[in-house]
Order: sequence, then C-alpha cells, then structure tokens
Amino acid sequence: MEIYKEFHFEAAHLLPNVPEGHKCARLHGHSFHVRLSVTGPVGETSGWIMDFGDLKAAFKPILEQLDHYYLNDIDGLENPTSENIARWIWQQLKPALPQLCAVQIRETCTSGCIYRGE
Ligand SMILES: Nc1nc2c(c(=O)[nH]1)N=C([C@H](O)[C@H](O)COP(=O)(O)OP(=O)(O)OP(=O)(O)O)CN2
Ligand SMILES: [Zn+2]
Repeated sequence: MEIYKEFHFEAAHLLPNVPEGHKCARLHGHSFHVRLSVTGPVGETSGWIMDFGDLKAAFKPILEQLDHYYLNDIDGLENPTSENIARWIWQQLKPALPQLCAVQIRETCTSGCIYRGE
C-alpha cells in the first residue's frame, strides 16, 4: 500500500538551457505542488504505514530550502526543471525516509512530473 502527503511552495526560477526566445528563459514564479508517496506494510496495531505527521516533519527542512527562494541559486538546482526538482527532493529526502517511493511535482495546473528513483 502507499500513502501520500501534499505540500506547496512558492518560488521563482528560470530555465537557463532552453532555446533562445523560449518563455521559460525569463524569470517567473510558480506555486509548486509536491506530492510525496511512501510505501510499506500497514502496522497491525497502528493501522498505518507511517504517521502523516512524521512524513511532514521529514520534509520540513527541505521545504524550507525551497519556499520563497530563487531556485536557480540552490546547489543542484541550477537548471530547475520539474524533473530536476523532483530528483533533487528525492536525493535530499530518501536517506531520512527510506520508504519514499515517489516524488510528484506540479508547477502549473497542467504540467508536472513523477520521479520514482533511478
Ligand atoms: N519537461 C519540462 N518542460 C517544461 C518545464 C519543465 O520543468 N519540464 N518547465 C517549463 C516552464 O517552467 C513553464 O513555466 C511551465 O510550462 P508550461 O506547461 O508550458 O506552462 P503554461 O502555463 O504555458 O502551460 P499551459 O499549456 O498554458 O497550461 C516549460 N516546459
Ligand atoms: Zn516555470
């Protein structure tokens, strides 16, 4: 079984490697949406895979590095596409949260990606 918790952060970025004239070369911002999924057995007594609160606590220090920042300034996010943000979050979070099985990013209402590790 899987559970998930959703988060939001506001941030600015530009994409430095897009073709000349591409709109994403210009500085702009998004209300990024993050969905973190974890997998594991459901505890017989607890009735849960893990406490949603523990998931929130594990992500908090990472979220604080993203919220209201210029993403391109963050080490490892010099090209902050949805794909690279999802992978970056995975790399930051997976050691502390081995049950992590997916990081989903949505940067607009219609665009996003899902990363499940390499
Ligand atoms: N594969 C990717 N393509 C694009 C990314 C990305 O991270 N990965 N990012 C962007 C831009 O950041 C852009 O802000 C979002 O793109 P887009 O979906 O085109 O945004 P729109 O609001 O214009 O989308 P609508 O089609 O109007 O819904 C671009 N590409
Ligand atoms: Zn963008």
